[in-house]
Amino acid sequence: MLILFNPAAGTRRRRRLVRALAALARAGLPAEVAETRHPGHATVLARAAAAAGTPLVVAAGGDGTIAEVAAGLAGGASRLGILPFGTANVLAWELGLPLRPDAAAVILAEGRPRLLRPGLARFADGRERLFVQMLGAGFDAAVVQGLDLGLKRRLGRGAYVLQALRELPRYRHPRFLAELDGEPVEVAGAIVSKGRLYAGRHLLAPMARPGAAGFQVALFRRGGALRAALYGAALPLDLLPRLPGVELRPARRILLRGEAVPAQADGDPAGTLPVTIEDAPGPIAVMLPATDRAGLAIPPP
Ligand SMILES: Nc1ncnc2c1ncn2[C@@H]1O[C@H](COP(=O)(O)OP(=O)(O)OP(=O)(O)O)[C@@H](O)[C@H]1O
Repeated sequence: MLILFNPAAGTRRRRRLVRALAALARAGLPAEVAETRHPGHATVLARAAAAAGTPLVVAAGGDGTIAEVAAGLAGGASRLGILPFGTANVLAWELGLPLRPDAAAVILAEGRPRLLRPGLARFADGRERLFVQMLGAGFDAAVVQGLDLGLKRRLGRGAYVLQALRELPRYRHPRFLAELDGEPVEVAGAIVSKGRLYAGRHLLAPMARPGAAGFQVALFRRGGALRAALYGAALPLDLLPRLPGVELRPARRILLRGEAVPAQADGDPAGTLPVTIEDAPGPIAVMLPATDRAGLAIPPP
């Protein structure tokens, strides 16, 4: 087993790593640890580990780290493990993974592989980016892009709230086009989601399933600071999907296009529109608790 540890993710991550390693040692599972040195490094390390036949490659970090490791494992036989040491850890909540490091380590030792279906975003400049939970365009991406990493490290999820308040008066809420399987809709924001949850464990897309093909797309038909504030207040109450002006639609292929509209993928900055989103070419086997609550398929033997 190789653990790819992102030293820039989440808070108290080194303490969490020590606890996870101790739990793995107790379970009799030897683990090698490699630290990521820069964004994208986890993909390079994971690809090399998969090529060398490492059976389990573990992302120790948040959703961004998991996505990078998954990108490196795509198409290979290695399984993905998760030690959720990030800030929001949306995928861990989605999949019912424990956040306690020792409990998460036990899943690596005793869990079962299940098939996760990531999304793949293709940008106009040729960049491709795999994502495991969601890709957002509009106000939420402006918040992610403006976030100071030091602040995120100190305040954790509170940093997103603070940054949203800063962004409210200055973001211009440009409208853009979301084409869902060829059908255009004008929106002020869109979140293309693989899972039900958003920004931690808050409900965004109740019909989404991370093991299924396709996406649920949350469309924000109207923009403006007041409306963005209302959506932000509704999110922790799990009321966002029910608010007027918020529509949820299923789609397999999504094109988002507009002028200077920011994008974020799995909570990390992802440039600007246009972007085309489809399922990644193949599923990835991820280690989950033996009693999987997310309903993911079992990989073929
Ligand atoms: N050594 C490094 N220095 C700076 N950034 C790094 C380093 N290694 C990886 N990264 C980048 O850090 C980004 C943030 O990590 P990640 O998303 O895992 O943590 P997080 O944002 O704290 O958690 P979450 O996404 O769950 O809120 C990753 O997208 C990755 O590209």
